[in-house]
Amino acid sequence: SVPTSVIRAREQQQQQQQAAAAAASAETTIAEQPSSNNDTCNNDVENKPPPPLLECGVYMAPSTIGNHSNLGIYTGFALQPNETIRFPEIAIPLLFRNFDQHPPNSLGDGTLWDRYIWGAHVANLQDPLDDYDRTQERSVFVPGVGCTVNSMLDLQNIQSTQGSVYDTANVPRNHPAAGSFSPYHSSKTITTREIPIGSELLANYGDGWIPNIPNVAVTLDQHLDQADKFVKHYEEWMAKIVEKYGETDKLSPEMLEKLWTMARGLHPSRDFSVLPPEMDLSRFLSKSSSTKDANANEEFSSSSSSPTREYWRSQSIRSMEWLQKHGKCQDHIKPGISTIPNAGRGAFASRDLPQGTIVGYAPLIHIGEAGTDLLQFTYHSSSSTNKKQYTKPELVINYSFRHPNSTLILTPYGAGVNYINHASGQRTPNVRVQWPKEESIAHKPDWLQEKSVRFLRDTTGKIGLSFDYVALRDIAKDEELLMDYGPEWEAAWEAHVVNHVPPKDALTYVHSSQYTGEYLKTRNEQLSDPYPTNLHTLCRPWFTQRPDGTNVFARPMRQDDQYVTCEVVERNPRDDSTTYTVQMSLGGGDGGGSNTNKNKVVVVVVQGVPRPEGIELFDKVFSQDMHLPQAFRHPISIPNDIFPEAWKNKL
Ligand SMILES: C[S@@+](CC[C@H](N)C(=O)[O-])C[C@H]1O[C@@H](n2cnc3c(N)ncnc32)[C@H](O)[C@@H]1O
Repeated sequence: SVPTSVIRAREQQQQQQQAAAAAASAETTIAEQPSSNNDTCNNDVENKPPPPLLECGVYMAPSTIGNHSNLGIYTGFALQPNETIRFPEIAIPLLFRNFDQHPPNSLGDGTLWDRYIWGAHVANLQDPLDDYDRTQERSVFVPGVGCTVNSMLDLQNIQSTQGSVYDTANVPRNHPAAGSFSPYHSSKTITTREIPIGSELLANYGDGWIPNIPNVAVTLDQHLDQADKFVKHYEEWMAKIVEKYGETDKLSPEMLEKLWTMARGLHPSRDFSVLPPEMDLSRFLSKSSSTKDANANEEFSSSSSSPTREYWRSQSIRSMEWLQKHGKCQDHIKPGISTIPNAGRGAFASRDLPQGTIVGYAPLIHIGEAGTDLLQFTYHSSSSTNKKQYTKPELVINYSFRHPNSTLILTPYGAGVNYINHASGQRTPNVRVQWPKEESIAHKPDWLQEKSVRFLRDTTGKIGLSFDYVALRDIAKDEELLMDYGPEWEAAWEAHVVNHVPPKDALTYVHSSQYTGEYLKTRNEQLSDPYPTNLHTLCRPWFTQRPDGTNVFARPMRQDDQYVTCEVVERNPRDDSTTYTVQMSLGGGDGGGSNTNKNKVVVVVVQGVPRPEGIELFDKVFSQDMHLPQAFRHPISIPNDIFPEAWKNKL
């Protein structure tokens, strides 16, 4: 529940927003009427007057921390600490690559993906590379804030991608839809401090990689401190000049600006790239000229203890007018269970969305030619035998776009858009994708007209294509948004439903999150009453010996995701808790901490009901629905009427 103070603050903001919207709307009508059709898109929405500006709580817009960062996420409301940003997001597991390792088989094509990937642990995916060696971490794709947010040290105001919830939206394992969508959702972004309206939302995901990016201000703490020292020296020097010559009109704001630019130029090294490009030095001016200058630059004052940090902080807040002009709304769409039976989750209108509204916006991660190889995953029977079982496309392909006559694959990362389900025929679509009309930091119209798939293959460092998702008619609040995935998708889906053969374990399978057994079973109990075949127990291999010679799990438990196979050999119920005796084999992985422990069987005693820490019931690797050989895979079709001829590189 939201405190009343927040509601009141929001009411005030709404009034501010409406006033700003009215102002910006007037501006839009005069200055930004969509120009004549300059792409191949042609639909009914095209020639209608622009829809009214709507309220918006989350914007995607160019980042304040520099062009290298591409886009950022901003709040359209002032936020209190510990609020959840609208709306929690989907998390799509990526099998094709381990975290931090771009697959070598693409020769660079698809490297763009490297920027939009998290380690699987952030979304709490219970899907390791194999049971025992978790030093190699899988990746996860979290579109929306999770993908867009930039990181900047102590300007952090949110924590994004906070775990996720597993559930398959009641689609049973024997249904043709099982495994065709991600079961991980509700990945939250939480505010860590009070955030003023218009602020860029910034995380802190460790900035060690920043010095490796060309042309980027290096924002590590040490560089900010160093820049502060420089600013302080400069101010002392200025103070001396003023002391010597007295307040004088000769020192004009323009001259101060030039002097500062010159001083900055004395330190061209990247270590000084965080020096503020402009500084308020108005206090060094005579009274008459300082008033003007102070008003012009009141948001940044160098009297703070860290002028450099204060400068960057002041840069991270934008006006509502700026956001409405340069931003694309990201909270017109909220997730929910689809109205289409067994289609998983869907996208719903969070407010009334008049015809022509851009209900969603998504930059597109492109793979030019290597997509079919790159997004293909081979399942092996076990890490020890490594026998190839089957190969199938990644789940993320179901969320990606393709044209039947092209190798190009485009994956959208806007908030909520990945939840939009398919409709055609009687259930008519109310949304379609089109190329944005204006050039922006993440959309280059010349890519549509002059560039080839080969160019896209070789352009691995930046996004240059985006989709606007446009309302084809008025959509009421809470209505499900649907788009036409195209005839290829529909034919593939229909064939899949007709030919589907349910998996053999469909009736015995229980995902660990749905397992209701109160206690963990002993080895003997399992002989007559086994767990479902997809479940097994794994233990943390960290323990200490007590004076009486028994082992107990070490506290605090190390959170390094190492596990070994283990079994409960004994369970003793007591009044207040239960004692488990667990036998683990340290030979299964690198557990136990030292090589001398390898292959040693250790008995650990642990207390706790019903699932004591240290021993956990896990799904076996690749047992979830999405890994079923028969799980549906097919990309969404890019409508032919917007697909450039030059990109058709395939018959
Ligand atoms: C882009 S995702 C849409 C979001 C998805 N429903 C989810 O829960 O994440 C595409 C997948 O949604 C499902 N889907 C979408 N439209 C559908 C429809 N009309 N009928 C059945 N399944 C549908 C299919 O599993 C498809 O592969």
